[in-house]
Amino acid sequence: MKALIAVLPGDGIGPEVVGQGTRLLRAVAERFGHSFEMAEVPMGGVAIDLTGSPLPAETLALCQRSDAVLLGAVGGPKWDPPAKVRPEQGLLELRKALGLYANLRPVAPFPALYDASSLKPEVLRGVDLLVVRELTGGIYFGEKRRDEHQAFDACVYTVEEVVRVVRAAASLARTRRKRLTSVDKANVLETSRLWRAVTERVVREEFPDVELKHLLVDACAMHLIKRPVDFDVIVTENMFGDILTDEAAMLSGSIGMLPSASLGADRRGLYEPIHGSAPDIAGRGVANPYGTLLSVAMLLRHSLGLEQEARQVEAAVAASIEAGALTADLAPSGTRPMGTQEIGTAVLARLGERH
Ligand SMILES: NC(=O)C1=CN([C@@H]2O[C@H](COP(=O)(O)OP(=O)(O)OC[C@H]3O[C@@H](n4cnc5c(N)ncnc54)[C@H](O)[C@@H]3O)[C@@H](O)[C@H]2O)C=CC1
Ligand SMILES: CC(C)CC(=O)C(=O)O
Ligand SMILES: [Mg+2]
Repeated sequence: MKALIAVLPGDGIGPEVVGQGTRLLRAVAERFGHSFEMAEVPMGGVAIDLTGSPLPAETLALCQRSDAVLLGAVGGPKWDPPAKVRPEQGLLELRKALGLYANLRPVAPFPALYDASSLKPEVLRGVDLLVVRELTGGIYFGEKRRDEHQAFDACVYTVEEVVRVVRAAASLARTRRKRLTSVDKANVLETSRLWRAVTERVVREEFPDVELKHLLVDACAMHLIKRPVDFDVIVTENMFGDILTDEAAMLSGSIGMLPSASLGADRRGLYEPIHGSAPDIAGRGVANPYGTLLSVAMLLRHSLGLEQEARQVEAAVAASIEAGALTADLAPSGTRPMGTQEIGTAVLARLGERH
């Protein structure tokens, strides 16, 4: 098949991990007979430096006419406050402009990495959960104000915004173990009370075969560590999903492991690891690229409809991890950690093998 893929490396370790992602996409195209055109454009801090805007018009236009977007990460100390324009704002605008309201973040720890997690193997065994994070509403997108005395961030959700993400999450639960946990703070927040009521109604009326439970976000943070195997699909609002998935990443041993797919009404999606630009390790070639490589698998599956190729990528990643191809964030002490590029090579070597 032919596809146009917009590539937005961004800042910090973004270019390092995305470099392995595009290498993998080229290998998939070659081995499985596809034609992927990849167009790289500036986004985030590098785009501010080049154009004054974190999301230049040409970058957005390319994303809008692409079949999929692959992104690294944006941000870094160079653009931290008091800078007026922030790289992260460009990412929020991109998600909004593309209508990507459902952010899928799967967490399925690899057995070979149980030792890299601080949790016990018996807690991790069998964990396979999916967080569906609402991505274009809530406090990140509400009105913001600040003067010398106070600051204000509004959290707003409409019924329609809740309905569409709950439908997406419940539909996904249907393809899995049919268990949905909705996470909110309905004991305190009005937006959460709306969220809970709408979720109840949508699931009861449209997904009677899906079992729905509600959890308060603080308790959910605890249960994710105590009994992660009990979760199937979690649906939650923007900020709660952002925070809970950084926590859940530690089940897999490192934040560098988790991929994500941001989806909307059509097939075009944005794919990125869940981590940030990691300025503390940027430029050293040591960043873990697995979250990006697994995001490539999600891109192949959700935007290009290439399920077999997606599985091949996931199998190649699993085989590499099994063989001990690990970066410094995961490698056991006393073993030599591999660099970002070496991991990419290890995965390519296993692509297309019978697994
Ligand atoms: N989607 C995006 O573009 C995101 C951007 N950010 C931005 O990134 C910048 C740094 O944010 P932090 O809070 O430090 O979060 P971060 O996720 O960049 O880093 C947190 C810690 O995890 C480590 N880490 C992250 N990714 C890794 C990888 N692939 N391999 C090995 N170690 C990895 C880092 O070295 C650091 O110690 C900030 O400007 C923030 O706004 C943060 C989260 C998401
Ligand atoms: C700009 C931020 C909301 C990025 C982030 O932390 C995320 O999407 O995980
Ligand atoms: Mg985050």
